[in-house]
Amino acid sequence: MFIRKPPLPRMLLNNVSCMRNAQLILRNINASVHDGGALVLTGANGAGKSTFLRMLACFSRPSAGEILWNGHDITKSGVFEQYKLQLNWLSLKDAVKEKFTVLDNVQWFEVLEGKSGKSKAALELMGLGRLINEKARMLSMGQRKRLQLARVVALDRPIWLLDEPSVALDTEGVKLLEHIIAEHRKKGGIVFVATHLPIQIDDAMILRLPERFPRRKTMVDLLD
Ligand SMILES: Nc1ncnc2c1ncn2[C@@H]1O[C@H](COP(=O)(O)OP(=O)(O)OP(=O)(O)O)[C@@H](O)[C@H]1O
Repeated sequence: MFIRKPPLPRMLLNNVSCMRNAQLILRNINASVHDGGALVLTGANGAGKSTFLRMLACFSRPSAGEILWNGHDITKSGVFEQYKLQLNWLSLKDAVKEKFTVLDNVQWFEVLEGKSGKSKAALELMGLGRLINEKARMLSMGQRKRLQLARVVALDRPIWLLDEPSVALDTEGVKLLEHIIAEHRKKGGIVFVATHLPIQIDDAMILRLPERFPRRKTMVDLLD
């Protein structure tokens, strides 16, 4: 009988550990994500959620284990360059240029990528259509986050790495975020999200990172 081999996961983390400043932050992480998949990282402050995403973004290297993309180690030359082109990175540092208009702030990323034509629609989708010609310094925190998300949509790369994407968003903003994630996954895109806040992502794998510095018991705990 012919038995078909299961497809390789697009992303595979194989016993990955990560050190920062001589401290072990992540230990023996295993995860696999196929096209259309989502992995949500949760855990206490300092548990290593951003470190996990930074490693996927190749800003830090695993100290042990390997991260495979299409079966290839992402840190290897030749793979690294290809893999980086798959990524869309959203972090708390928003890289918004205050003197540029809202539209320029998205188009500028498109130009760097050699793309064009999706910025306006992405900003409209994120509810910023009215503000495209305003200077970005006029934006509120939540509007800046929407601008960042518009960049992610406009660039349309396959693997999204989202660090606290819902911080500062209102209820409608969170709904939009959930919508763009769902649409991205329908097209086969992959999403990694680090978050403290509740977010609705259907069939997402949840990885709760253990607390690194369990807090001491306080009077409140003892009274419970
Ligand atoms: N630039 C850095 N250099 C060295 N160590 C760092 C650096 N940034 C963070 N760390 C260490 O890595 C640990 C994990 O930090 P990380 O930012 O990944 O946690 P997190 O789970 O994202 O936290 P939070 O919920 O507060 O955002 C922290 O406890 C800190 O000690």
